[in-house]
Amino acid sequence: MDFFDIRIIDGIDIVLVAFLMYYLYKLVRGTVAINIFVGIVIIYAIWRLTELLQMELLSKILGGFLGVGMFALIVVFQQEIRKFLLMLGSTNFAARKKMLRKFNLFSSEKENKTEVEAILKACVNMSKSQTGALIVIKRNNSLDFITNSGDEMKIEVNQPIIESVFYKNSPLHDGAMVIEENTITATRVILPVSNDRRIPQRFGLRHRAAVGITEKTDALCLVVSEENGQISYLKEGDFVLFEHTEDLQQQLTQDLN
Ligand SMILES: Nc1ncnc2c1ncn2[C@@H]1O[C@H](COP(=O)(O)OP(=O)(O)OP(=O)(O)O)[C@@H](O)[C@H]1O
Repeated sequence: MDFFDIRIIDGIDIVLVAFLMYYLYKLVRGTVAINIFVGIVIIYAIWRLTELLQMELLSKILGGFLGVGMFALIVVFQQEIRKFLLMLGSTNFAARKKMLRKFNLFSSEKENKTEVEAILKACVNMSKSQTGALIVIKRNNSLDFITNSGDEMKIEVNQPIIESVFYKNSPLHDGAMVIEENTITATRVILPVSNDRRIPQRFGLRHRAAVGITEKTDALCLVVSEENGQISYLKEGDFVLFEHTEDLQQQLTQDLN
């Protein structure tokens, strides 16, 4: 019986489809895209029904609508497709970079490790004084499209500088700070705000902006709440839970390597 004749390649096929579905789910969960998808499925079902019932006019209209469906899908899901390709590309790039590093092929290149400890010490102090802060740390994806919105600078990361930037009366305290390879490259940056409806109401624009940038790129984000001094760590559009600052330091260091 041909049906039960499953080859290894079929197994690989199924695993790859499962991966694809998982990534698609990760992209659309909590967004309006899932509602749009349900809408498309409903239109498709109605179209099939009108065909069955031979309702010619309606079935022609719906058929015509679904005929251009592919283009409509690209337009509607533009953000999700972009994120998916970005996710795919950066994962491979990160893996390649790690492998090259393993084989010491980057030895001539001076590595500029981000001083996680200095950043976190600044966050802890700002948390104690309830000073609001929003810090974006670049990984593989370029952040040029956001740094342009703020004031560009080039200062090596250090704790007092971070604290003084976010100091309430500082002219630079508004917006986000961007750190790229241990250098503060911009302040007062405006980030894209996420419209994910799963974000609890108590989180305002600062937290939504942190979700937004970590959704769109592979950057990492630290937020200090002005309201309650709480430090949040965000990665891939999600809040990463941690108990103590030491755990956060370990996690951040690991995510940066
Ligand atoms: N899109 C954005 N990009 C960068 N910074 C932003 C953005 N939106 C808001 N902020 C920063 O967040 C600050 C506070 O916003 P808001 O009070 O809405 O945030 P929040 O999430 O409630 O944070 P907090 O707990 O600190 O009050 C703003 O003054 C601004 O500096």
